[in-house]
Amino acid sequence: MSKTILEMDNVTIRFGGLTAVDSVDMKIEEGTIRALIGPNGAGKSTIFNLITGIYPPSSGEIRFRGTLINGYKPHLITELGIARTFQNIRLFSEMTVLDNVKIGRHCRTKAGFLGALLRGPGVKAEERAITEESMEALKILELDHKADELAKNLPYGEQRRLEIARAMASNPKLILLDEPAAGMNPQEKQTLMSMIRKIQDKGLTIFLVEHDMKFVMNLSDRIMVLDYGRKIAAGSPAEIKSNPAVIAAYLGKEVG
Ligand SMILES: Nc1ncnc2c1ncn2[C@@H]1O[C@H](COP(=O)(O)OP(=O)(O)OP(=O)(O)O)[C@@H](O)[C@H]1O
Repeated sequence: MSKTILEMDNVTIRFGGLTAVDSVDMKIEEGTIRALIGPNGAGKSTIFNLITGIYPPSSGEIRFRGTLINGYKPHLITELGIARTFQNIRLFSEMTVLDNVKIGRHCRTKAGFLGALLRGPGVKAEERAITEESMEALKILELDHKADELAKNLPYGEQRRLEIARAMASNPKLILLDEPAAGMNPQEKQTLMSMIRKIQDKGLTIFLVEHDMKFVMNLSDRIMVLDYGRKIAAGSPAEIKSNPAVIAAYLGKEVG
């Protein structure tokens, strides 16, 4: 039987008078690819912010592998095994590709980020392990041959992949990707899709927000649709494509 990795139960968040996420229920099964779609302002990024501890929900429960994580601080949630990328690129452009990934890895080490900067004597063995694991993450995203280049010198599509490698380096069980294909050309999207499948093959669960319907329909096992903070549909790509509420939310535009 499939195991639930992430569960939202009746989750609501209000910002003043605005209910950005309204009574949302969701279950994601381990090892699957789930997409979250919806028009602009539907509450998609807010759901990611709730799961990663940026905001506590106003009400409802969020469980990760059975643990109630409501109100946990973001670094604790990372330690539990949830990593994310952001809509806009957040790389250290003057640092190397490898160092950008190592920063993602340090959040799980005893020495931590400060220790890594100070490079105390006890840090060396840990540092070596971090380099190896970071190179593994780069390999999955096919960026290992660019480890020593400065991040700013990578083409756009590779910079976005580097962000995923950095998220992978914290050794997550669940990875949240916020518009991973945004700004990519069709070839870059195709490459990204095969890499996300490779990440899934490693046993990870993927939850992504994406506006590119073709990308979402091709990649996802299941899709949840939000509109004005409410879940209006959930199902397989085929079910979502033909769902009247979804078509209406997209103002009659063809979905997929
Ligand atoms: N910190 C905040 N304070 C006040 N309102 C917020 C805050 N964060 C989000 N909102 C509001 O909540 C609603 C949902 O925003 P959110 O960014 O989650 O939408 P989205 O579906 O990710 O949109 P997009 O596709 O444009 O990124 C919007 O009306 C937004 O203005």
